[in-house]
Amino acid sequence: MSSTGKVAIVTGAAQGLGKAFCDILLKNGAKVGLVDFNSELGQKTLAEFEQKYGQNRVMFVKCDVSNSKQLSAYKGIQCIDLYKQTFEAIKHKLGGLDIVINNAGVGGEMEDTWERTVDINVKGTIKGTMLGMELMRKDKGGNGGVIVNVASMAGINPNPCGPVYAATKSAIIMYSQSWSKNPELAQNGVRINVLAPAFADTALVKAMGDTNTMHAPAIARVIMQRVGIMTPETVAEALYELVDDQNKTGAILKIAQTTGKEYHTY
Ligand SMILES: NC(=O)C1=CN([C@@H]2O[C@H](COP(=O)(O)OP(=O)(O)OC[C@H]3O[C@@H](n4cnc5c(N)ncnc54)[C@H](O)[C@@H]3O)[C@@H](O)[C@H]2O)C=CC1
Ligand SMILES: CCC(=O)/C=C/C=C\C[C@@H](O)/C=C/C=C/C=C\[C@@H](O)CCCC(=O)O
Repeated sequence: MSSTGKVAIVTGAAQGLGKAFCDILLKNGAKVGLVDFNSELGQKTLAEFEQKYGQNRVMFVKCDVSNSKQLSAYKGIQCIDLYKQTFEAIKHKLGGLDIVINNAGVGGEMEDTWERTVDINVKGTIKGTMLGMELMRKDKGGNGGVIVNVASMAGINPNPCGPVYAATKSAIIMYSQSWSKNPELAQNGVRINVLAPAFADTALVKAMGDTNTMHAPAIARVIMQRVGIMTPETVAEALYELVDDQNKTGAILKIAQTTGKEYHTY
């Protein structure tokens, strides 16, 4: 099925899996709002997509999903919610909101980085889900839609290289599953699914030899050899299945190079 005329938001869209998710959504006719805190890379990716798909179907907004409340000097010092403003601006400019992909995520396990991992992966995804529900629920003036939260196989299987990372991804899975069991969400036309990929060829994985990012990278390399490394495009096809299949809510789709796609059940 096509997503022609639908409007999507993808966080962490400047590179890697997020960029591939934007591409498959654009290829299938959607308009896409790219969100990323890396402004330079975000603008570069935006220019690529404008060239490929035209200027009116894509926009970029700089936003750090872990830092929604920021002080603004506009009209006196006040706290503004930049994350909320970002989603609202995209809905306004692209003419609606139907698809939210909460993808922004990082690794970082050390004393000075683990809290950032929790803030971005957990708080960023929860807040993105809340905003998606707020703007898409029929009882709040929306037209319904779908949220896909990007977890990881590391949120299902124990991950000796990244206990904090694994905990954040488990949190994403159970947060999303819990919402999917609330009939209120379906009654208001919103589906919520989880994508749980194994390794894909992105900057996150390339940085894995860095012991500032993870524990025991040698173990990760052994697991990686066993499960293989996917292209971002392969992962994007799985993502699109969760977006496109109107019957899918509460689904957890695992995908790995060696084992392919499999729906996980508890
Ligand atoms: N690459 C892999 O093997 C796998 C990745 N994942 C998950 O997929 C998601 C994307 O990962 P990759 O594309 O591999 O990573 P990546 O590092 O290539 O890209 C992540 C993007 O998110 C952006 N980002 C990071 N923190 C942000 C923040 N606070 N606010 C806004 N943007 C932010 C970065 O600027 C970057 O553009 C992450 O949630 C990751 O945990 C899950 C399973 C496997
Ligand atoms: C600190 C960050 C971190 O721990 C690793 C990040 C690297 C890649 C992204 C991550 O989301 C990928 C995880 C892939 C896991 C794949 C499979 C395992 O869960 C299988 C475990 C069972 C086995 O030992 O084969």
